Amino acid sequence: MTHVEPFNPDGDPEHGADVIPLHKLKPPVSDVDPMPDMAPTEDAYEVPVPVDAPAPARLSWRESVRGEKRQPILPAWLLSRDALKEQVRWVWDHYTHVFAFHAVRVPVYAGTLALRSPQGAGRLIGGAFRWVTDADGRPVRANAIQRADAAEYLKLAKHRDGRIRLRATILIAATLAVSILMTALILAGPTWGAVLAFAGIIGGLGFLGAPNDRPVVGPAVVKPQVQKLSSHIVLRALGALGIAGINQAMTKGWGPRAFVAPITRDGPGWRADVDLPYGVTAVDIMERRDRLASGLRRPMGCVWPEPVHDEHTGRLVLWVGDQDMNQVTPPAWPLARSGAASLFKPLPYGTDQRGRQILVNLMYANMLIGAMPGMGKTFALRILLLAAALDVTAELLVWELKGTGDLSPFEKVAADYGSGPDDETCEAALRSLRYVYKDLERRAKVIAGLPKNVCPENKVTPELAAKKSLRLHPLVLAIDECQELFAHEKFGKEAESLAVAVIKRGRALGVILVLATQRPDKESLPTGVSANVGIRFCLKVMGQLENDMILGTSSYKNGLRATTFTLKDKGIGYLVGAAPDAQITRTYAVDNDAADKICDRARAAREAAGTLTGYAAGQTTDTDRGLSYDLLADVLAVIPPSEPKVWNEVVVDRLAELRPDGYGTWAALDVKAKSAQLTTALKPYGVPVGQVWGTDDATGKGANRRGITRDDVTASITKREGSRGSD
Ligand SMILES: Nc1ncnc2c1ncn2[C@@H]1O[C@H](COP(=O)(O)OP(=O)(O)OP(=O)(O)O)[C@@H](O)[C@H]1O
Repeated sequence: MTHVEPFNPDGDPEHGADVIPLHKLKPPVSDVDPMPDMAPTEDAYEVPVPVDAPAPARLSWRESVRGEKRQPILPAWLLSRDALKEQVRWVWDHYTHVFAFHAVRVPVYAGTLALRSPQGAGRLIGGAFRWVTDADGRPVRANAIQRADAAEYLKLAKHRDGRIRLRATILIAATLAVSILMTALILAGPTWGAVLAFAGIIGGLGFLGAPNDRPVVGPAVVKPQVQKLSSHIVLRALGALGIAGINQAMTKGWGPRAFVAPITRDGPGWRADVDLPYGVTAVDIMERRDRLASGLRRPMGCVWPEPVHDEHTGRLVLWVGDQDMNQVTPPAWPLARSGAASLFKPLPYGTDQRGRQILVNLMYANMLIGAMPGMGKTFALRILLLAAALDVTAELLVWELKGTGDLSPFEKVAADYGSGPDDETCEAALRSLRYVYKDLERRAKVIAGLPKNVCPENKVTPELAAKKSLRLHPLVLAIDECQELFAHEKFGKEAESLAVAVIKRGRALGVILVLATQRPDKESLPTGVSANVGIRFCLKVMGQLENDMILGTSSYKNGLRATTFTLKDKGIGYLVGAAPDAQITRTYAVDNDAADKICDRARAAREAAGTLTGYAAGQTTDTDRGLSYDLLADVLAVIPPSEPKVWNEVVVDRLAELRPDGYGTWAALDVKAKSAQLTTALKPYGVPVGQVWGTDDATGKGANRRGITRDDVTASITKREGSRGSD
């Protein structure tokens, strides 16, 4: 129950309305004194005037209850599907491990028990003898003899005789029963029954014979010595941070009032909600994460202090994990095996330290990923591109300027692709940027020309993106190791100005720029880019400068320090801009082999949707993109496999919808001219045009008209590819 108390900064029990003598206040300042004669005398300031509102009268039950915050009914891990899956998976993994551990040791256990069974038999016989002879009563009887208390001794001896008789009878009967049972089992029962009974007896005797300090069965798991998080430990750690505000508050008895909720289990760790002393902020604690970890006696990767965004800045949530974040097995990417994505919806990107899923919404944003080499930058980029690939409407332009082929799976789906640090690849990447910039202008014109009721916010919406004829589909340009392009002596300047323009204007137009770099300095990452990008992901970096280049100015000062990650923290970084607060995120890890399979799936989906274009569709993209088209590939793209024969005029209309600036003029011709235009255009490729049966959409009537078959187009492409290969 939370009690609402009057504001009382010093914790003074007598507190009510505080009084400040006004002589301690300055007289009111005014440039022009309207009544100089009426100015208050010195004495007038001596009159104490209350400056604090009087303490409110006792709050009614309703008033005090309304201020209370409700705790979630279900624990956080039950509310998140991923966290729940993680818990179930952990239980399954744990018990299968325990089972397998003991199963492979069964022969060892059996041998040990057999060896220890004679000793067990000895212990059993000795124990039975002591029980029958009432050995426990011996000291009492000896005491009676010592005291020469004949009456007492006789009483005890009589009692013992009766007890021995009864116990001996029970023992003989039990021994007889077991012997008869065993004999019957051996003579008349099934062999397995006898073997089982024999094994049971040997096993039982073996257990009895085991020394106390060496049990037969060892533990399958060793419990890590995770200390329960208590208020004492938290206060001890906070007090060791060297923050004057905390130390002063502690001397005034702040400690017991520091916790706003009980310390609880939250996912695979403990959570403490703390109200820091006045003037101390959660960021002050985050800045000293290393010292906090020392105070808590836990590895750094377990200690995660965070602010609470809808609370005051002194509210701290301290989450202390059982395991270092980099030791936890990362969950599989939810789209790895099945499913499609939409860039208009948040994409699964990774998990936070508590195992909760982290989503990234790329639409209307741009993203910058940075890290020192080998920390997981390419993995972080690959996940986003895989999600984009699974959105069949998205056009992908992928450049990997390191030359290792880390993004090679995207060759199958990207409209433009290149790998290498050489001048040619950099120039080709620049051409891609030019194309995006040009398309930006076209998109802006299309949007400006749309009626207000269709496009009220002057930005691309899912509905507009779905209209093929508008060509406002999501356009994703990704450049890995972008420093190679921006620092290029010949292409760098142009690339910079284009990238800045794309970042500034592309958001609303469905254009997304994703950049990754391992050298975040002024030359390699233009300030115009780093200052304007919306989403930032920073894995381990070496210094404050790189940290702030990626995460934004003053991030280091505000406690976002990617320098504190260790070299083992691969794939773990600060994600800024994807949610109101910065999030510690470990990206889902999908390697190149797995990405290859996902891209196969994405390609099949794109083929079915007719959106496989450019590089992936085998079109030549040597010339400036968007200025030349591959007619054969475009024709194939507009004829689905379900339609083996199509009239020429229908193909032309569809081509114009696919690329209005390329084939728009054809569509403006009359029906006869349209058909003749396509026949002429297809002639060089050897695609035969003949009479084909089709149905007129307008009248619903069937007719024979000039047209082509899909198989002929496919055969021409195959022939062309074959001759290219033999060149
Ligand atoms: N989310 C992750 N979880 C676990 N391991 C990861 C994760 N991301 C990356 N790694 C590991 O880190 C290694 C390096 O990743 P990656 O190739 O993405 O680094 P990079 O920063 O791009 O390196 P370079 O700068 O050399 O290209 C990978 O081989 C992988 O084993």
